[in-house]
Amino acid sequence: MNIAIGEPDANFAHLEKLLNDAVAGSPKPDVIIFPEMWNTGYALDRIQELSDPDGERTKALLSGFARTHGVNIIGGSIAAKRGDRVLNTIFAWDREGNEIAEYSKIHLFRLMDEEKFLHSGDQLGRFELEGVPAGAMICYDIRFPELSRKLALDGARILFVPAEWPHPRLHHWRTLLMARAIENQMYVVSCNRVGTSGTTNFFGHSMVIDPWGEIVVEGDESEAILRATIDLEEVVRVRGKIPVFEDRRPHLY
Ligand SMILES: NC(=O)CCC(=O)C(=O)O
Repeated sequence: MNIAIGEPDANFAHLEKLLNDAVAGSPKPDVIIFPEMWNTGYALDRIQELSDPDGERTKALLSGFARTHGVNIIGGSIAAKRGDRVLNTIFAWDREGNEIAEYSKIHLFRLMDEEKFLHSGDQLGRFELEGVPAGAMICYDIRFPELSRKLALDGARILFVPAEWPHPRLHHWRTLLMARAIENQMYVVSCNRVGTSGTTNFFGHSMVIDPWGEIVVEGDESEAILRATIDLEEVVRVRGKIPVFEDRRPHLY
């Protein structure tokens, strides 16, 4: 998804169109994910006025969409206002439109000044999606392997990662996502924005990676709806083949 910086109305309209295109395609998706901070982009100097109070506008659109179309939604992340604080928050809904997760980005990214304008979350992104233990992290969070390992130890078999990750760090993005999938032997489902904000170019390359580290699908730098089918039994097979979780020796490190 491309994102119009500082224009929530345009982004809501654009997202709704993409969602309608996604459910019109075949096969009908079980889960939809989109990028980080899709409502505002990194309009941080105006984030107090632009952010969504308690995520209410986002919830009204996405809970209703999930229910109407019988689809689970990992709602990218949004700038969400809590009192006088703004957090970078993922909400998720099940097929009945029930909210099933809320996670606010723990690691704020100084290179994009997040820490000057946003508050960090203090809870992990653990949830269940139709009985499947899952985890959520946001963008810069993938540089902290302890976080995904903790989610994996807590049972996550699939990790969702919305992002706004720009050039020139494509190599980091691809390598870190693959490492998180391989080391934790779980699926990684990532969605990174495309397009330009000022002088910053976002490269997309959203990816679904399987627990063996193979890329199931990868986008390019253009806006697109990517589809992938995953087999969660693959997590069990890979963990059986190389029993990393049994071989850990955490008392030594
Ligand atoms: N929005 C982000 O957290 C960007 C993280 C990023 O670009 C990185 O290199 O890390």
